[in-house]
Amino acid sequence: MAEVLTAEAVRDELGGLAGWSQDPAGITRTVELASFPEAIGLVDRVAATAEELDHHPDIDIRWRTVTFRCVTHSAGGVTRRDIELARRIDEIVGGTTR
Ligand SMILES: C[C@H](O)[C@H](O)[C@H]1CNC2=NC(N)=NC(=O)C2=N1
Repeated sequence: MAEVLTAEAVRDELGGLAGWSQDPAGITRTVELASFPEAIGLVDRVAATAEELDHHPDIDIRWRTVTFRCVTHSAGGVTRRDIELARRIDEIVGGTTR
């Protein structure tokens, strides 16, 4: 589970994860909400899921724009846990973007 995926394997997974991009630091998705409180609400829902999965995204909040980065810190790269977390974030984001 903690095995680091190759860039190619991540790219294949990203084919099914529209909106995500890959760089050496992980996979990232940026979403813009309608307001700052909505951005915080999204982060709060993602936080609950991260606790459930015991796997946590790096999160950057700038007014109503939120960037999630998924990388397994202990493994030093992207693992299946990050792909799963990204899918869950997509479910939560759903239609909440601006
Ligand atoms: C003990 C616990 O499982 C670890 O500290 C987890 C918590 N959440 C984590 N999240 C992420 N993204 N990477 C980790 O290595 C990590 N480690």
